[in-house]
Amino acid sequence: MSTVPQLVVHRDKELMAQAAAARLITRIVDAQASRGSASVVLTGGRNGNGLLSALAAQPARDAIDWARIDLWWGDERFLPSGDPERNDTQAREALLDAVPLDPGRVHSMPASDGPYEPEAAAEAYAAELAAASGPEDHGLVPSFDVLMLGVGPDTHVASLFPELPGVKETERTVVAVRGAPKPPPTRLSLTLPAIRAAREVWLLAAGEDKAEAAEIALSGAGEVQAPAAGAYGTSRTLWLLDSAAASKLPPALYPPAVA
Ligand SMILES: O=C(O)[C@H](O)[C@@H](O)[C@H](O)[C@H](O)COP(=O)(O)O
Repeated sequence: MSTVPQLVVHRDKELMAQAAAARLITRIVDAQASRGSASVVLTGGRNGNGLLSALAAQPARDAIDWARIDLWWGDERFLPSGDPERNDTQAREALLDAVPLDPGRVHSMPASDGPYEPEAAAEAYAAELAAASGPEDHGLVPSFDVLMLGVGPDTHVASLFPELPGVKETERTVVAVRGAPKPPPTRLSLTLPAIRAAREVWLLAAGEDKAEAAEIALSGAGEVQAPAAGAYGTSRTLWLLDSAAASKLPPALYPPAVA
């Protein structure tokens, strides 16, 4: 079931990062209060890391019980462990190394210097997701509380790029991506079926370079041509934009006030 996207537009990307970080803190605290733990999927990229850095700087971050949260990734650059270009490396620098997480609940995607080739690495991560999926979940991945996705200028999300095989995958939950137009060329990515298992999907788009992508994805494009259009949650789909990224949205979509 697709959920109609909700839009929140902030003045600029700094405010968007701050406000999204505050929103994430509240969402995690609520999940932990109601179910004893939380499950969040992180995204790479400037907007995703900007949110993590903003969260690290917010005193309210300590309202989160960091020992009771599972962290996953929506995609990863298939590089050696610790490589500065890996999404998990950047997330650790932005936030994760500063909070008392349970290392066993931080689920990095396999690295290229591990035992797997990309396709086997995707299968291994899919197995890890399946092992974490409980009876209350509806498939092969946990019902993530929040799954965050940066939006690329070409409307890609995670490492699902327009017209490439990954966005067309309907069965597997994790795929290897070769020949990605955004370097590095070899990546691992959740697929749309896995993304859609999340309770809430948050799409982050800030900057003028995302204006066309937001307009295309929110104006009825198909998911193969515009992967961001196919990213939605079971209970909520939320686009978090700044004014620049929202500047080309059709008036009917543009929220009445800039938050
Ligand atoms: O591995 C990656 O590069 C990201 O996961 C990717 O999906 C990113 O989120 C978008 O490309 C947006 O990136 P920016 O926020 O830097 O524009």
